Amino acid sequence: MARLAAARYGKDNVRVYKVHKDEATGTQSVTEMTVCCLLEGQIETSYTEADNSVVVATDSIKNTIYIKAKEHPVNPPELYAAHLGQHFLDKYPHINVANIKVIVHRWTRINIDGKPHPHSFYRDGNETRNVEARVSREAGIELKSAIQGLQVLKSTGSAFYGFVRDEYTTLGETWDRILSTDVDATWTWKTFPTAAAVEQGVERFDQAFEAARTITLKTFAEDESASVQNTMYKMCEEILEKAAEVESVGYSLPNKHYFEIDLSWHKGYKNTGKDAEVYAPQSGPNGLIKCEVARS
Ligand SMILES: O=c1[nH]c(=O)c2[nH]c(=O)[nH]c2[nH]1
Repeated sequence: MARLAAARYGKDNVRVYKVHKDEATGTQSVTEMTVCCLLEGQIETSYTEADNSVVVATDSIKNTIYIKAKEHPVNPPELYAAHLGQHFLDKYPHINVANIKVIVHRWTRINIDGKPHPHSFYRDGNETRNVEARVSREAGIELKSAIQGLQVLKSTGSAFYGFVRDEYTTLGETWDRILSTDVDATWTWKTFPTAAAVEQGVERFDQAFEAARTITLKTFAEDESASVQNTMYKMCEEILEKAAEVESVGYSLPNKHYFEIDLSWHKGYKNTGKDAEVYAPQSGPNGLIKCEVARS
């Protein structure tokens, strides 16, 4: 005998663009997002008995993503995700949970001759601002906000020594190395009872995003890093300090290695230790260091 242990369905990779036209100043602002919306509820019979009467078509889910982007602000993405998720619970009594993921892509305003251009933008990196909302009848609105794909490198100010040395160890200790990673930082909010509660004090989301981004970059740059582990922990601590309604902060950081190259075979060139200038960036394998820090 088999049974349906878990099920969710919906539309993924829905690309949405929204423009805000400020008629008074003639300035336009744009947001581009990729949205995923997966529903849970009393939908078992669609899987087990070919009963489509419980299925809100994924095509209709896609349409709803557009309609809610028209009806509501899409900024901050936490608010849009909450409204979108809440809609499915309000509209369909047999749907109990809406899982929404919003990925916001960067369009940064172009400066021309030192002045912000009213309607032209450029992609200044693949970094995204992400939100995952789980909107449920039972538990309210659980929100996770994130920065993903922020690529950083420091050419000094990072060490790694004192680690376990045994018969498996070949890595040398270093007091000066290159440190590079793609930042994936996630902060989890206290649970909100309704979309209206998300809307109240909505500035908290942009403030937390700016704080998380600034703290990540500042700590990365300024910390005399003893390890990826220790530097990321400092970032988490500081974000928790700045964002009162955030319950926990986590990072997942690849350690993107840059290997020294011994060039002494060529005319005795010195290119290791303090003389290292030319390195070999590695595609893999890479370290992967993760943590989640909560309030004690
Ligand atoms: O910051 C680091 N943490 C590690 O756990 C580790 N392991 C390793 O080989 N290099 C590094 N660097």
